[in-house]
Amino acid sequence: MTSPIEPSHVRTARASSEPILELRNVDFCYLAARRSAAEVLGGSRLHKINMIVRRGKAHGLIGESGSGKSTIAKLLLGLTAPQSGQIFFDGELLTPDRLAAFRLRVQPVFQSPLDALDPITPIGKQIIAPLLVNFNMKSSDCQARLAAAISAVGLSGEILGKLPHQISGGQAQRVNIARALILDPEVLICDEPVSALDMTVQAQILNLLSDLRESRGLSLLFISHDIRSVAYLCSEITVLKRGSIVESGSRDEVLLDPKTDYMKSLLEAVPNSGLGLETASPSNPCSQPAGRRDLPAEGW
Ligand SMILES: Nc1ncnc2c1ncn2[C@@H]1O[C@H](COP(=O)(O)OP(=O)(O)OP(=O)(O)O)[C@@H](O)[C@H]1O
Repeated sequence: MTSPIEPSHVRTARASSEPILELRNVDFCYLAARRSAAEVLGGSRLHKINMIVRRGKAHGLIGESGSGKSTIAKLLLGLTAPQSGQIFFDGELLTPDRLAAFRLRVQPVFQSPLDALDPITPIGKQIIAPLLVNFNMKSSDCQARLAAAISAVGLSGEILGKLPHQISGGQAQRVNIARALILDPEVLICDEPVSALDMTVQAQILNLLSDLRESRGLSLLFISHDIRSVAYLCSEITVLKRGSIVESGSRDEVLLDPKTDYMKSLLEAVPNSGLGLETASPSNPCSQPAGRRDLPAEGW
């Protein structure tokens, strides 16, 4: 049985840069957490969020802890609904009847790769689980897609019979990405996908995400506290502060010409005071984490 999803090679041929995911005037607050108006205003509310993730592009979302980044990720994964405003996917309003199909096309990658895996199920079974659950496929019919998914993330077949405690954090994050890719999604929502990894592995996963974006036409929402990672991967950036967008634009606009004191202070807090925007090279380790390739030319 084959899935009804449009294959990625067809999608890459379609025009890129058009909006694939869009939040329009979205308001959200955690009602259960709302003990007083002051607390809502103090941070657990998203206010009039307008944001576009474009087809085939990586969009960075940054902001201090508690500013609402993960809440936006939950909205964009269809895990929670806005109190007001609208979410559009591929040009269509996201309505409850479209949610099931939407969830196949937009997949998450979370922060703690080992926590995201079942400790007692072999890796191979975990990667194909979305096919078994969503398309009622037999395990034997998933093998070609399993092989393609692990190859896409740079893993070999040896890992398939292992349990999560037998693999490294970097391998575990590749497994999570393979599990997301097995459904051939159009968007990955990556919520701090490298922050639990050491620097060298961070660079490898960033390069992998960059390659997947390029080769499969994947769109990425990349949430991170690490502005250098965002500078490396993303062509557009949105900056959140206490539930409101304070800046958004191209990478150059936001990082080289910040308009707000808040964004300036985030940039000043970057270690080594360097984003490597003009000088990045593998031989300049201060400008980017070890192993990261030169910044892509696109958009510069
Ligand atoms: N399930 C929840 N119930 C109530 N309040 C919540 C819930 N999840 C998050 N919040 C609150 O909403 C606000 C935004 O949280 P969110 O996790 O979206 O921020 P964040 O920018 O992702 O933070 P971090 O960078 O620390 O992960 C915070 O004040 C948080 O305490």
